[in-house]
Amino acid sequence: MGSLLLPKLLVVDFRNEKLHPGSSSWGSTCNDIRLALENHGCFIALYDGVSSELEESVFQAADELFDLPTEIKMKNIVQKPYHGYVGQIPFVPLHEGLGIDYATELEDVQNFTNLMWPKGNPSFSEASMLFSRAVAKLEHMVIRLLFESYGVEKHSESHINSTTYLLRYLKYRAPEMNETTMAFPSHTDKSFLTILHQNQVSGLEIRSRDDEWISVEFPASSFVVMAGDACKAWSNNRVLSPNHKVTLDRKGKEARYTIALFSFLSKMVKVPDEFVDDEHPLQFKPFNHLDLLKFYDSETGRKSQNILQDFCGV
Ligand SMILES: O=C(O)CCC(=O)C(=O)O
Ligand SMILES: [Fe+2]
Repeated sequence: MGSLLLPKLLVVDFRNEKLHPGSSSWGSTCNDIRLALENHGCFIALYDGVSSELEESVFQAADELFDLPTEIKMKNIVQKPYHGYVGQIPFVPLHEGLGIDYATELEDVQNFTNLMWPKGNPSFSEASMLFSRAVAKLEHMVIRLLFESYGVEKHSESHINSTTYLLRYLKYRAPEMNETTMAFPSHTDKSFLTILHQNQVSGLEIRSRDDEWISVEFPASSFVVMAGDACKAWSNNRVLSPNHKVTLDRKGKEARYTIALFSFLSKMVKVPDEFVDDEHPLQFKPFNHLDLLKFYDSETGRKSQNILQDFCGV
């Protein structure tokens, strides 16, 4: 059995490399993943491509990063919107985040590390890059499964070859008495896919198609795979890019850490011809992925209630 349907979110077992094209569970998992992404916009992946040692190193790396003085962290300035340092925001007081663009590339990771630690921090670079590469492998597998499920597998290799990865270290400190428990406001991701890994502190909630908020409990060594707006557009509106938010427990004492890998396309995001017919007219024009982020960063984009429709709707 490759997957089982829990009452709320689908859990897919990617462990032991059991799941590969041609394996007995591949076909059924294709189907399950498509349904999960269409119905909830996300599922939980059990994945052992990140060893327990690497997991420990990456959370250690997160601790070291957030312990740096704010003025150092603020040097994480990236031209692309929402890629660099976020923090010190009065209405989101619990949250802080930093981002490494092209996180599967050694040189880009080292540049980030040298900015934060001018004397170097090789263990930080190594943990960040190995984690990004391992999670990117999971992303590739999800892309292959999803594309095959829609019968567009011929596009999966060129898609994977045009994907870049943003690694974000995210921290939510425990709320103090009388402080808000809203740690990250409701939003949809602008990525193609997002893969989240958290420490032992839960808090992620996802809004289902029928507007029910689902609290996500990640089992140990699990990852949440979530569709972003670019995937929704690519699928001609079949996949849901769910609204989600982070709410912390008022009584919680520990900080929540999330390590998130966001995938972006360096080629145009375009609905495959296979998705368009008389019953399913084209809903979105092809677009440059970075332009979607820029639009979201504009006043019109931020106010939009339906960002894809307003940005690239036919
Ligand atoms: O911390 C989390 O679980 C969610 C983070 C998130 O939604 C984001 O960074 O876009
Ligand atoms: Fe998000």
